[in-house]
Amino acid sequence: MPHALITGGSRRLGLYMTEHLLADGWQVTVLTRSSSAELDRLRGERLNIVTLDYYQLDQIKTFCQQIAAQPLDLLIHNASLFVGGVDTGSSEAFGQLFHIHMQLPALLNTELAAALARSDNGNIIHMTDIYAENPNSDYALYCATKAGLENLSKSFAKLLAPQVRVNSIQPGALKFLPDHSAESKIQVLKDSLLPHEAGFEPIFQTVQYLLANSFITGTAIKVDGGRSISRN
Ligand SMILES: NC(=O)C1=CN([C@@H]2O[C@H](COP(=O)(O)OP(=O)(O)OC[C@H]3O[C@@H](n4cnc5c(N)ncnc54)[C@H](OP(=O)(O)O)[C@@H]3O)[C@@H](O)[C@H]2O)C=CC1
Ligand SMILES: Nc1nc2c(c(=O)[nH]1)N=C([C@H](O)[C@@H](O)CO)CN2
Repeated sequence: MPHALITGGSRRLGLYMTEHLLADGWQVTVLTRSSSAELDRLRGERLNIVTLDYYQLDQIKTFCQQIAAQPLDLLIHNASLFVGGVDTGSSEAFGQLFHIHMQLPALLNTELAAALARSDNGNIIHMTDIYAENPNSDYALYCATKAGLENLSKSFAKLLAPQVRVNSIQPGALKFLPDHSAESKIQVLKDSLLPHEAGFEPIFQTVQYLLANSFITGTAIKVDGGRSISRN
């Protein structure tokens, strides 16, 4: 039975991917700051929910030592902090963005590389953003740290080849957050050649594509409805 590790699995895309990997017969380990009712409803013999503080490096390393003893086939870096602005109020916020989007993925990749290399199809997938390449300046530090993650993804592709394939997925507007205004939703959809909220299925389809295609590593796949080349 293949085993996947997903970070940030309590809601939205992380929860969606957890649910669908379980449905496909995977064993799934979910890292979360705190579980949710939706995630708890998936509890069963093939789901391992691990609650920890992403910012406590000793907790992360202890967790990795436990997980590295098992077979591991897929690592998805999904956890993310979505905040706007340049100063985001304090250097603490910038530190959080750096930690979640770069330091945590780099640590997990390093600590779990050997376990993934023992798989006959070891894969790492980083969730980045179309704005990692050409930033939305309203989200300057978020975009900068996602750009850093994009670059880390390529370094790990070089470092872990040929045993482990490493790629990123760059979503466009998948699913708005509750605090999105009606006006901002309209504007976002106007910016996309395919003007609809995609939901999370297109991302899961892309995960399946990356797993199935043994000749893809070191790349980034846009799943954005054409938003990155919008008319405006
Ligand atoms: N939704 C969209 O339209 C787009 C999404 N993406 C990317 O796709 C991925 C999934 O998106 P989505 O599901 O909307 O993401 P969320 O905003 O729901 O965040 C994903 C997970 O990250 C964890 N998280 C949230 N805030 C923090 C924080 N402050 N510190 C640490 N962890 C935190 C949570 O996991 P938990 O609480 O379980 O620990 C959460 O479930 C993300 O990497 C996102 O950047 C990129 C472009 C568009
Ligand atoms: N961690 C997150 N990152 C992003 C989200 C999100 O909800 N969580 N959403 C976007 C979308 O662009 C959305 O805001 C619609 O524009 C980008 N990244």
